[in-house]
Amino acid sequence: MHAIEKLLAAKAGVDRVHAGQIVNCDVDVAGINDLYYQTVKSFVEMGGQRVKHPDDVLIFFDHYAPCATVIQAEDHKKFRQFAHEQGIANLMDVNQGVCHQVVVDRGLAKPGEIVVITDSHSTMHGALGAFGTGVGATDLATILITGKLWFKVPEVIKITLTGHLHPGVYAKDVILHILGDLKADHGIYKAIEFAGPALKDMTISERLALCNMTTEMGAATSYIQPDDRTRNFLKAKGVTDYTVYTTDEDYHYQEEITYDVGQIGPQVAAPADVDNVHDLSDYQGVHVDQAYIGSCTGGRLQDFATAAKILKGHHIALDTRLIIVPASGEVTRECIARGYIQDLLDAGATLSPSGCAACIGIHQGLIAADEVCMSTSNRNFPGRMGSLKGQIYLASPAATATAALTGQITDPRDYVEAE
Ligand SMILES: CC(C)[C@H](C(=O)O)[C@@H](O)C(=O)O
Ligand code: SF4
Repeated sequence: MHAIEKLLAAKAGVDRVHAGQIVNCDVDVAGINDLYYQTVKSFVEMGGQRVKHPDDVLIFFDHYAPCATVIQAEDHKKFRQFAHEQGIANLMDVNQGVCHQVVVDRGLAKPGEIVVITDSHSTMHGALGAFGTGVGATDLATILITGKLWFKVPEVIKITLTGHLHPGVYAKDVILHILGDLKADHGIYKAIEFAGPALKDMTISERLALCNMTTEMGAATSYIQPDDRTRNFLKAKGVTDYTVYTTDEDYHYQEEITYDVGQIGPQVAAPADVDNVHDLSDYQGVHVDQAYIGSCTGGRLQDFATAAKILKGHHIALDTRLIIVPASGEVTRECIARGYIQDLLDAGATLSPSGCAACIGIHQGLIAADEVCMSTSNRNFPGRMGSLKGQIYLASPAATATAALTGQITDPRDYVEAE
């Protein structure tokens, strides 16, 4: 069996499972974000009275936090009431940030556990050896009522990463390159596993970015075999109680693909599809109106460290704005403590409260028609960050910081190497 199959079998209380089988599993972490008040409505419609395991449930205020409209404020208010009535102590209020980052910050995504959130990028938690997947309101309400949910055991595609990343090239470039190559429908309801020597070199932050964007391939979940980096990351958070499963030698992958990351240069997903990926150099010189560093893909401490290094002591271009949105309150505080925010503010950045912000085009940094945004986030569909006629280029934090500096799409390697 694959490690994921062993995990699902254990949570279903059976010895063996196989791809395609439907299993009913105990869920360890169930998250509801603020765009999904429908979950509470479904809970009531389905006859729910008491939440079965309130301590396993988290409610996140992230897609519009703090609220920009009265309707949003009413939703938050109703969520607070529901949490109070049901004894849900883990209400992640407007000071917390993007659900996925908050889960990681709190050490709740861990090997061998099932993390289900009303959000497609829950695949990210596979970077820590968890089974993370996104669901809709009815499924989440089912978990609220029963503590369990059904899953179809996915087939697994193994992506082996060899070679070494060149300076100025990052995990984000790797996942963009893979998306461009395999295309957005390649992984529909599959698990995407990353393995190989290049992965060993990658930090947890980079692994999270890789797994996060498997959603853009349609993946149900993703997986990275926990190793010393995983253990050390969790240990630093005081988390030691988890189970690491390993894949049997004779497990049959649905597909095995290898990429030499040393062959990959800076990439962009050009408008308006995540798999419209090209070498960044093909777009060199395109004017950038807004650079956006944030989201559950590209708003972590390491991303701001990279951006601050490039921009420290410089100023962003005259006709370009730089919006910085650390993915969580914890990331914000750590960035402040390390001086990254100061460096970026000195360089002319605008700091927004932690949350989804302009990544989903609801508030805090929307773009106008014909404006170009370069973003560290994960989706560039028309209208995703504001006007339907806006143009979004997805790239690494280094490429995005470099674009803010020069006002145009620019190869970050010239700036990273010059440090
Ligand atoms: C709103 C939410 C359900 C959605 C998702 O599922 O991913 C959002 O976070 C996004 O990134 O588009
Ligand atoms: S930061 Fe963006 S991608 Fe991540 S959960 Fe929020 S809206 Fe979705």
